[in-house]
Amino acid sequence: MALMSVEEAIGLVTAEVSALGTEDVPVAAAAGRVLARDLLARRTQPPADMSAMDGYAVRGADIAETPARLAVIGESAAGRPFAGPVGLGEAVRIFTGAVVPEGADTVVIQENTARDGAIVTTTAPTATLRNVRLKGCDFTAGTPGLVAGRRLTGRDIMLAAAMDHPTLPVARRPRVALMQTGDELVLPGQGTGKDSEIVVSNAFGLAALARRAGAEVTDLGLIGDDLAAIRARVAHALSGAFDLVVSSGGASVGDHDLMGPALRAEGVDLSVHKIALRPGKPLMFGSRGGVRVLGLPGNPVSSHVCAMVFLVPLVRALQGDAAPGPLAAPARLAVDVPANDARRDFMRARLERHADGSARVTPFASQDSAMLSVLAAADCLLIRPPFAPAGKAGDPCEIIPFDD
Ligand SMILES: Nc1nc2c(c(=O)[nH]1)N[C@H]1C(S)=C(S)[C@@H](COP(=O)(O)OP(=O)(O)OC[C@H]3O[C@@H](n4cnc5c(N)ncnc54)[C@H](O)[C@@H]3O)O[C@H]1N2
Ligand code: MOO
Repeated sequence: MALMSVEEAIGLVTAEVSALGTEDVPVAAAAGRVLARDLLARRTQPPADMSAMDGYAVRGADIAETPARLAVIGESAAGRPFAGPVGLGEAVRIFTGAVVPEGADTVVIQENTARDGAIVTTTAPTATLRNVRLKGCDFTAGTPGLVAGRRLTGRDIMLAAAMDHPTLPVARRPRVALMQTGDELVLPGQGTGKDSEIVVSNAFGLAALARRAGAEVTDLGLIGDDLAAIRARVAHALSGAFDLVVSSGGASVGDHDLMGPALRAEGVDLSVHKIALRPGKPLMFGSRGGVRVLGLPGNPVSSHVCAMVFLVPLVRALQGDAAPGPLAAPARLAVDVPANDARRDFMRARLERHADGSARVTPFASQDSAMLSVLAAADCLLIRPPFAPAGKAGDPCEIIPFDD
């Protein structure tokens, strides 16, 4: 079987994928969710010309000369505006966030004034319009503040709230089911101490990645290498309660690699690929009805790297995310690296800040696809493209940072 490129495989997995549906959530709960519709401002901000400082609201022309003596005729505080206009030779005591009264166009900060009873005298010049936030300088009613497909940050929901949205329309969370196969697998703390046992790890990482990408995750547990048992669990996973079924293990070509046969037997239109990627060559992808199925390799590091490359973008695409990733970032090599072969390499690596400010990346000496101690110690994946020539320390490169 010819190797499929990583780009082609990502295209295959995310092709014709769109958001599953929309729900309204309180703005306070919307960070991390994907915005389903463009969000228009429901008000103008600031709603009027507002003072940016504590001081005196004046007519700029009145204070062209310093000192200028003005009669203080009232006060404008945040939430308690001054009712009347400011006339020639007059000033209004004003505080930060207060409406600038009609007639005034400038705020003199109190540090640049001297107050004597009802008279205020300027002690330094202030340019006209200084210290005033003009009406609508942030946003105006009816203009789009946030665009559909955006994964909302804490900063975005601040803007949404200020635009007067108590709830936000977001993509519903994809419901993801996880399955792990292998006769050797036992849950943490539940082994009998036999050397042939392996304590499961994959689903913990897959669940963490999928949840961070916005999914609602259900772990359907361990399944032995038994076709009937795998088929029964697959049938349950495909029964309509989930949008995406993710398996780990049994994806390769061994006699006990039964996930593919079980998925096919349950009517999944499945394609099995060898991807030009390391770690994690075997990958299965298919669907039955509206339910998608992603079969990841069993080796723990491979399952995690493949999840970063395929599962996370798929979960994001299922929410209409305009940038489903995976998103690479620029860095520089901290050490020399050898030429690469045909498989795109995602090397477990560590980042350090170089004296010149650039991020310098060092791959770990061991890149075994079963070594979780190395995966946990890494803080990024160094991407080595297919057939990349040998690289020298200082050469530009690309990484995918771990953001969890
Ligand atoms: N003749 C060939 N053999 C293999 C090939 C190949 O192309 N030809 N590919 C290798 C590659 S690459 C990988 S990756 C593995 C993937 O195989 P499977 O997806 O079938 O995975 P398993 O055989 O079930 O398990 C592999 C390994 O990982 C451990 N494992 C499995 N599930 C879990 C889990 N949930 N938590 C922790 N560890 C798990 C399992 O015990 C095995 O040690 O195939 C190669 N072979
Ligand atoms: O997919 Mo494998 O990770 O090269 O062991």
